[in-house]
Amino acid sequence: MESIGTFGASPYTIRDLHLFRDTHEASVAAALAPCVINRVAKGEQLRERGPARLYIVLSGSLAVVPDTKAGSADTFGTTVRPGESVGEQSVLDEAVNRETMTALEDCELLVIEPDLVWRLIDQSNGLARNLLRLLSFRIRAANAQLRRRQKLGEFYRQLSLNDSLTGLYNRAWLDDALPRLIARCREHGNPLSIVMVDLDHFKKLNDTHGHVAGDSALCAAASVLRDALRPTDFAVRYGGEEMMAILPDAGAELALKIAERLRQRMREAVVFEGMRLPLPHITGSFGVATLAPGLDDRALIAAADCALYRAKESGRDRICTTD
Ligand SMILES: Nc1nc2c(ncn2[C@@H]2O[C@H](COP(=O)(O)OP(=O)(O)OP(=O)(O)O)[C@@H](O)[C@H]2O)c(=O)[nH]1
Repeated sequence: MESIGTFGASPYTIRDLHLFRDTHEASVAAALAPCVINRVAKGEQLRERGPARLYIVLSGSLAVVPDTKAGSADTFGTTVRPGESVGEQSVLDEAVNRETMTALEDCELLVIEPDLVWRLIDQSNGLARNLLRLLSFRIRAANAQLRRRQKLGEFYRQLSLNDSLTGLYNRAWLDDALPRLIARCREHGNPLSIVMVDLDHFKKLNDTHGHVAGDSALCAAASVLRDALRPTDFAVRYGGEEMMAILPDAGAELALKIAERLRQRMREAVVFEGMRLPLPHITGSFGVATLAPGLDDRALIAAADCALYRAKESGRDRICTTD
């Protein structure tokens, strides 16, 4: 960066500077006349030393990236073009300007020291109004960006908690949610049951009809769970062909009824491979466990798994409970 003269000796006029629109040109021009103009080569970074200063781009353009360490909402930054300014906020709150400013092409920058900015604000209502408008615009833009990021963050959070094939909740969701659901039921003295489901002879289905057909069968089983449960229940893909229904407020008797409903509907589900021929019907084996004193989420799952194992052992397409 090199100094190439002053504003007063340059061909630029007050009308070229957005911040000074509708101000008293002659007095502003006189005040800005001694201000230095710096030339910044393409790719060069501006480094602030000492108190923050106001820069106005006279020619070229500047990429401004906020301080990412400060948790700024806008890490992509903005491009500052001729007539536009940068650094006004740091001047106003007397903070060090931590933005990274890089010349996107050869630039000429007008540098205004903070003392002069304050003096001009005192003198000119027009400048104060323009500054307020600019800051208000920046706040709105930052808020809009923040909202976009929050939405995006929520979208990715949802994505990370759902199984991409079936759309059911995944294991990560379960690990987080089940302990909390258990705690809530305990707090209110309500029961909670889980039903573990494992599709029968699924390897054979895959081997005979292919993995695409296997995937369709998994989606059909997931739909059975989703459609048969109450809105307050949860359906989870626990692992490969293993799924789980979480039934808050359901005791052992009700859970058994729900498991029976799921078993029936699983048998009735029609699986299509790519909308062509229907595949053989699927069945599932079910293990039901109900929360008991001293059981945590892991122990509850282990109990349901144990019951499921017995359902498999005793012939599949059936339900076993923990007792
Ligand atoms: N198509 C498909 N297959 C999967 C997926 N995840 C797991 N599998 C398959 O599921 C099959 C599970 O096989 P096994 O654990 O032997 O169980 P099974 O054949 O269902 O036998 P039983 O459970 O004893 O009735 C394996 O062949 C896995 O490859 C998946 O996302 N898509």
